[in-house]
Order: sequence, then C-alpha cells, then structure tokens
Amino acid sequence: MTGHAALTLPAPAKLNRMLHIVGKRPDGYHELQTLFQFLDHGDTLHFRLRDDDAITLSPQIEGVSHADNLIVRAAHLLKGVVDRPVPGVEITLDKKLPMGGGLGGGSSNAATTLLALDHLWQLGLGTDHMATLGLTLGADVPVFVRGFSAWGEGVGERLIPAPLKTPWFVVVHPGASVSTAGVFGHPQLTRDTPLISMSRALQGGHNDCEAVVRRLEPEIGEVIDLLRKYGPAMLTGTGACVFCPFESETSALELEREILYGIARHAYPDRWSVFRARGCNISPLHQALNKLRVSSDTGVS
Ligand SMILES: C[C@@](CO)(OP(=O)(O)O)[C@H](O)COP(=O)(O)OP(=O)(O)OC[C@H]1O[C@@H](n2ccc(N)nc2=O)[C@H](O)[C@@H]1O
Ligand SMILES: Nc1ncnc2c1ncn2[C@@H]1O[C@H](COP(=O)(O)OP(=O)(O)O)[C@@H](O)[C@H]1O
Repeated sequence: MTGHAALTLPAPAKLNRMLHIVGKRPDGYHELQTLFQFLDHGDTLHFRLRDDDAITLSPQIEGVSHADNLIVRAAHLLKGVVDRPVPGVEITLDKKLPMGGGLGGGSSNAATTLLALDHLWQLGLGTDHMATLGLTLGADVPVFVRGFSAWGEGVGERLIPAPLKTPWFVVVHPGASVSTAGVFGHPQLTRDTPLISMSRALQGGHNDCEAVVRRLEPEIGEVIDLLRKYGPAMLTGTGACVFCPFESETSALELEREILYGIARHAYPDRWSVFRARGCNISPLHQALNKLRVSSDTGVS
C-alpha cells in the first residue's frame, strides 16, 4: 500500500580533514578550501507516508522549533518544487550527533530528508537539483546530498571527489559549543590563507578556525592539545568536536577507553563525550540507497 510506504536511512557525520579560509565574499560568507569525509556514525531517520498531507517530526529537538528544524524545512522545500500533490510524511529522528559540533548533523539530516522524500514521492529530481536546493538550507548540505568524500571550494558547494585514506577516528565533544556565525564573524579570524591544490591539501592542512575557537572556548583547545599527544588531532569545521585519526581500530579503541575512563574517574569533565568511527569515502546514506536500488532491481530485499 503506497500510502504507508516506509524507509529508514542514516544521516552520517562529516569531518573537515582540513579547513582553510581563503577569502570573504561581498555577502559576508567566507570562501573555503576543505576536505570533507564521512563517518560511519550518525543519526537515523525513519520516514512513513501518511494518508493526509501533514509533515510531522518526533521527537522535537530541544531549542529548535518544528518550523526551524532542518528536517522539516527540507521536507517543505522539496514539497514546494513538486507540481503534483504528494502525501504527508511521518518522520522519526534518532539523534546521536551532538548539535553544533562541527559534525554537520543538521545538514546531514536535511540531506537525508531530501533524498528519502525524492525516493518515497518518486520524484526523480536528480542529485544536482537536490544539491542546489540543499544549499539554500546550509552550506554543508550539498556534500551530504552528493555523498562522496570531497575537496570543497566556494562555501563548500563546489565539490570534486577526493581520494582520502579511511582511518579510524576518535572524536571528542567537549560539551562546550561555539556558534558558526560567531567564529566566522570574529575579528581575529584568519581569512587570507593562500589557495592550494587538492593534491597539496591531501598531504596535510590545518583548520583556520582553531585559533579563534581556542580564544572563544579554551576547553576546546585543551581537548586539541590532549589528543595531539596521540596523533595529528584537528578541530572539525568551526568545532566544537575534535578528531584524531588512527590506522587501526584497536588504537582508536584504546584512546576511546582511556578518555571514557578519565571521564568516569573525573580526570576529565563529565560533560565530555567520545566515540570512535571509521572514515568512509561513500556516505553511509548513499551506501544504503544503493542497496535499496539493487534490491528493487533484483527483487531481493
Ligand atoms: C564551517 C563548516 C565547514 O564544513 O562547518 P560547521 O562547523 O558549521 O559544521 C560549514 O561550512 C558551515 O556550514 P553551515 O553550518 O551549513 O553554515 P550556515 O548555516 O550556512 O552558516 C552559518 C553562518 O556562518 C557564517 N558562514 C558560514 C559558512 C561560510 N562559508 N561562511 C560564513 O561566513 C555566516 O554568517 C552564516 O550565517
Ligand atoms: N535536525 C537538526 N539537527 C541538528 N541541528 C539542527 C537541526 N535542525 C536545525 N538545527 C540547528 O542547526 C544548528 C547546527 O547544527 P549541526 O549541523 O548539528 O552543527 P554544525 O553545523 O556545527 O555541524 C543547531 O545548533 C540547531 O540550532
């Protein structure tokens, strides 16, 4: 019964493996050069078509109104470009990603909603169209719509596939939060890092937001310093999360356990949280959608 077709899809996290700020546009947005990579860790969204035309979301996110939620905004945005009536949808969010953590959770939720409803409403809009629509919701939405690890330029909307290594990561959220607008609006932000090529960036880069984030939230700097004892740790996006890459899951697990142990015996603040995840060059969302296409082509589910 199409009226109750349902779909469950992941909304993964992203990391900015480096983030250079190379200029400022007349509209105030900053021009970036960044390497985006996905993690096999994130939120999960469940979609079920309804008999009426309502778009519902549960549970609500504390501090974000229904209308402002990027999931609801993405659903309405898509509905607005369709020239025929579409059924409503009941959406359930299983939130794992910290908000405002630089992991792109909100943008990822929006991208998953666009792709899920394109599928359930049988729109066939195409990736380019959905990436363009997604950019109106947030600078990070296009990379989640496209679903490949990428070298991003502009505000992150000019994307080309980037062949990144796929290490394991330990990701620490220090509890503190920093606003993206606050970092980009900071007078001391470096905005003139020279342009580099993707191949140069693949050999290593830095995050231009780090100095300002350290000033705004010194505790985030403490987490960066702590993780740098174990590897080339870096801030993702405008923070607050800090990640450290490892070649093996075992090494990542050791550090994850050490931090969990430190939190348990109050060596580190109990507002910190930590997880480990594997980097992936094809987004878990796209891996799931590809499986869905294969099973509907072959009749295997
Ligand atoms: C910096 C990045 C890097 O991946 O990550 P996050 O730390 O936010 O995850 C993103 O580009 C963030 O994208 P997103 O979180 O979607 O930002 P938006 O909501 O579009 O922008 C929030 C505000 O930040 C400022 N902003 C954002 C992006 C940018 N390239 N230049 C800016 O100056 C603008 O003032 C904007 O109003
Ligand atoms: N579905 C959503 N999930 C997370 N944040 C959302 C969502 N909808 C709106 N937001 C807003 O977007 C902001 C940025 O969230 P998020 O994408 O998680 O962080 P970041 O941009 O730092 O990676 C949040 O602080 C919140 O106010």
